[in-house]
Amino acid sequence: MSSPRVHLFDSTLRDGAQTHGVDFSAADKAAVARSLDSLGIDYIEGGWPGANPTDDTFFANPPTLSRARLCAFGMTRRAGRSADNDPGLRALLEAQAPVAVLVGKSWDFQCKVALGVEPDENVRMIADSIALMVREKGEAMYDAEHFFDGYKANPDYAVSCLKAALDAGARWAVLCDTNGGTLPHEVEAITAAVIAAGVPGDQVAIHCHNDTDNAVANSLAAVRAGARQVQGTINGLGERCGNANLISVIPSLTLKMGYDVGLNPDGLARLTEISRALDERLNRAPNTHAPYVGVSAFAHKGGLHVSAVEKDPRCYEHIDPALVGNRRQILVSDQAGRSNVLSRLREVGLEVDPDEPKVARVVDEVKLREFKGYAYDGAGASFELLARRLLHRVPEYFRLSSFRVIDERRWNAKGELITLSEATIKAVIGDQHLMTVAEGNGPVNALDAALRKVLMPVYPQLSDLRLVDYKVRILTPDAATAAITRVLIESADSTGARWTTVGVSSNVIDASYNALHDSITYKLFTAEVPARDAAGAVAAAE
Ligand SMILES: CC(=O)SCCNC(=O)CCNC(=O)[C@H](O)C(C)(C)COP(=O)(O)OP(=O)(O)OC[C@H]1O[C@@H](n2cnc3c(N)ncnc32)[C@H](O)[C@@H]1OP(=O)(O)O
Ligand SMILES: CC(=O)C(=O)O
Repeated sequence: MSSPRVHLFDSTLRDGAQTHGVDFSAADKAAVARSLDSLGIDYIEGGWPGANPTDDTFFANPPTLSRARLCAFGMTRRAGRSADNDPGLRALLEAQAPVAVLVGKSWDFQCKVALGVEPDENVRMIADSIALMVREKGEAMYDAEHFFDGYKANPDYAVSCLKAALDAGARWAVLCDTNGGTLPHEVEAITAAVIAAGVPGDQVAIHCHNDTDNAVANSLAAVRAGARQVQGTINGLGERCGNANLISVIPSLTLKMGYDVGLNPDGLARLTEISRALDERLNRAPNTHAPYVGVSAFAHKGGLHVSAVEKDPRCYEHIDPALVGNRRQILVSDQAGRSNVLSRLREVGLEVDPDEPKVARVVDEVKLREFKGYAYDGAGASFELLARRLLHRVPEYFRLSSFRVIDERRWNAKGELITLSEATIKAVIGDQHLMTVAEGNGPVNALDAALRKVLMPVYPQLSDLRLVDYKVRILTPDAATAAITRVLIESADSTGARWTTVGVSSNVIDASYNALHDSITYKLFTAEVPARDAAGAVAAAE
């Protein structure tokens, strides 16, 4: 028997554009629409033609979609006008989109307060506007705004709005939890009651907002009650707290509830990629704890968990991460046991006999250092260097004799107040003692510049090393300026590799140096560069 079909409606480009801090260009909209189409989404709501120049530009020349139906959003006609003479509806008719989505009131209180019209006139506004869109475009849906609040206040009126839209030819009646305050058991009961009142389930859609953190649960509850279209956005973008996150809705509907959502064969396995690509486009840091697709969604930290996951991942994973394009990660920290360490070492290609006594030393050393302030679950490169040093060896590419950093705040020749830093480094490479000085716009920048200046002639492999992120955390805030400081540095190079290192000290520059030292060592070690002397020859010890 084939699985029941639930249609997917994506509103990333319409309700998602109402997200605080999100601003799509017309080109962004076209690119996002294409990627949603490649996933196999049924409907893509592109925006509101007539509302702003971006949406007008988008709908004047929309991308060609292979499968999805492009929807243009608008509102029912204004009171006192005919649908044919309504400028808002005219803009929708002119938009290059085969489907119109019209928002209209379904709560009598909103008719009186927000629109200032009698409830009966609102029903006529819905019917006239939908009829026009069906006649001119072929397909229309009615977004029943505030449906659940309206149903609680006056169920007959709320249902009469849905029926007016369907009688006028709407393909879907969309039950909107506009204020996002409805809970899953209420959504399920009200959706079931609507269907029992004669609205066919295969014409009922659900549109939930996340104001009680239940938008996904509410969407699933409506499907349980018989709704056959789910609306949402990628990563839960949307007005206020956002909309139902389709990235969570889709695998829950397919993998847990057995519905067919019509995705292309590789669609499910592309969810992680699609989610992260949208964040990248919007310049937002991905939510590492996002269900299904977050970096931490299948990251195991507790020693008991890792020990069992090594035996069978089902012990602590609700699905195989690969099904949604994600992957498992084993973290090492003070919550770790031998299993975490062995697994992480295997991941970096270091096969160690499980009975090797040095493994226990690695576990103990990690726990001791984490007690002092290190954090290895976010600094995989520093962990790898630590473990390799304890188990085997890592070349000493250079030795620091000393560094000195001075800051100067002064007025420059243009009369501007500037602060410059200057770092002096004395290092030993092979048996040569070298010294260099470099300036930077801050002490760590100057230190980094001086280190590269002294090392690059001997290790040209460092030329593409970039520091891409720098985080400082004060670990003992009570000690004020004498606090312990943890620095995390994320580095990258031209191969696309990224790695994170950690340094800890009571002095922020010293902590930064430690993290920088690990970053440089990791880069040279993973590039299999041998330690050299200052003349560039491979050092004798190597
Ligand atoms: C629940 C939702 O998310 S609905 C989508 C919300 N999204 C947006 O509002 C984003 C795009 N919106 C816009 O660019 C603008 O609001 C526009 C262009 C649509 C309208 O702008 P304006 O004409 O300046 O009106 P404004 O936004 O101030 O007020 C909305 C008007 O629409 C009326 N209105 C609201 N809903 C409806 C409806 N369903 N049917 C008819 N009229 C409606 C309001 O009563 C109000 O009328 P008033 O000005 O006579 O009081
Ligand atoms: C239409 C819509 O976005 C809402 O009612 O929430």
